[in-house]
Amino acid sequence: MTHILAIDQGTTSSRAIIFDADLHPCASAQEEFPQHFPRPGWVEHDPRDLWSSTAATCRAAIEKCGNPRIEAIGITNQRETVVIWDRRTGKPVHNAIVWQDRRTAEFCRELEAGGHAEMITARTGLLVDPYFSATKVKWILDHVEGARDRAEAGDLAFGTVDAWLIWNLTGGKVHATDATNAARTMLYDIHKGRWSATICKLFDIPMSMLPEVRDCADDFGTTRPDLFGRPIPITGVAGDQQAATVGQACFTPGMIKSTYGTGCFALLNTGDQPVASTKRLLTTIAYQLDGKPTYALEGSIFIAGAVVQWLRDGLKIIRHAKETQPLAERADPDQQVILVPAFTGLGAPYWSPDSRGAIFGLTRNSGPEELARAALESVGFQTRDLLEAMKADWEPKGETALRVDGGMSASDYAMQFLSDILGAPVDRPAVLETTALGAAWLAGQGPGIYPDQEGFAKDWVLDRSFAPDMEAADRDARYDAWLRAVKATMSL
Ligand SMILES: Nc1ncnc2c1ncn2[C@@H]1O[C@H](COP(=O)(O)OP(=O)(O)O)[C@@H](O)[C@H]1O
Ligand SMILES: O=P(O)(O)OC[C@H](O)CO
Repeated sequence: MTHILAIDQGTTSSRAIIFDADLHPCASAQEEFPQHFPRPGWVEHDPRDLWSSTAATCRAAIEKCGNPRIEAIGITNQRETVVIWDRRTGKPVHNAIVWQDRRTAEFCRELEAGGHAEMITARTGLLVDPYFSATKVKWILDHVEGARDRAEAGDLAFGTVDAWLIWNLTGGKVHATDATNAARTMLYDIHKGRWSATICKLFDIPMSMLPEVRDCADDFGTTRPDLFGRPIPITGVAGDQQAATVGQACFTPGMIKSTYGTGCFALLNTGDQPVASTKRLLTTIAYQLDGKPTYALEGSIFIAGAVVQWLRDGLKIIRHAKETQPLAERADPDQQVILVPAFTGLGAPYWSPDSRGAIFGLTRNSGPEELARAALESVGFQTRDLLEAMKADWEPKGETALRVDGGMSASDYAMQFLSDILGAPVDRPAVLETTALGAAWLAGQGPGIYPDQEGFAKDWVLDRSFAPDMEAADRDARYDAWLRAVKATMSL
């Protein structure tokens, strides 16, 4: 029977999931790898860990599945993270600088002060922020001895994690990325569909370092024969949030998905037109098929499930994430405790890197129950912020439900509150591994193993739909209180 291997290389772990011909997951393996924090605000991965954990989980998943015939591989990955390696030896010249890393914040402020932000946003759809790859590439070229000379001589290659994995999977034969990952580098012109020479020049980044940009369903070469017993074609690639958009079958303009992992990333399909945001959302590529990009507006929240981890590891008031549900249900309905989880600043639409978290409305009776409820609710409030911003940029036509996925979407309490505070339905699919599902579908639909877009969209299976159950006046008053809490947090 035909199988597809999906690689999901994330920020804290690498995962491999094997899907059968009906797109059902049949085996998976996961491996965490070390996080390096050399200085406050710096986050690095060893690129060799990213590769070895990926190769190990692929082998483990294949074995668990009974060594099936793998027809194709799909790759999805943490986005923006930068790897630079030597083309001859395949050795990285520095640790990978991770998307969360803030070391280039000062340089970003200089770019803004120098009046470059508008030009960069117009071409890339992104805001000037250390989050994206470009300033991290420049940092490595500026700080690793001899790196810029070697890059100029054509000896070094840059890639986001997908490109680094493709290079290793193909034994150094292919240096390529896909349009969705390219769109997160802040070096790619999303309108013209090519690397921007102007921005590369501004950052002093030699264009010979850059990977070739391909569609999400395309030929990315075949794996080294010794890796998995025989060469396997790599036929699908997308950044993880874009792969989740595909896995949620958000193929029609106006459809939105929101993924609740450590952070939360909401993407609204805007069709073949890139929409410039007036509310500090990002304009990005949702997927690119047959040379045609489909665009999206994206809102990124840095802390979603991580607030639950904080209850567990910081406050130690729960031992497992799912304990938040019974706790929140016991919270006193008369207390209005609001938690603004700005632990690492606030993302969209505020982009306030220096804000820190705050709790409002505490009384002598406030305890773990009220904090657990406030933590789950904070994710709903933040999502409403994103959707309000999206509404300002995009006229919704009719009502479409928000499709949710990711680990935290398992929380019925959080999803019900989300629906209540949005005043809109929230749909949770049967398969919560939508990121890997999207990568598998991208890899399998080109070779004709999986149905086309329409067929795949029809097969999307609902697990549960949450309908709003809150009075409009109550909803407005609660959201108003949240907005005041955020404002107060930002002025602290
Ligand atoms: N039942 C639950 N209730 C609330 N939060 C949950 C629940 N299950 C998982 N989470 C949260 O979801 C996150 C894990 O989701 P996952 O999609 O695996 O994230 P990532 O890919 O970013 O590591 C964790 O932050 C965890 O706290
Ligand atoms: O690896 P994740 O799931 O935390 O996702 C990271 C995002 O791609 C960052 O933009």
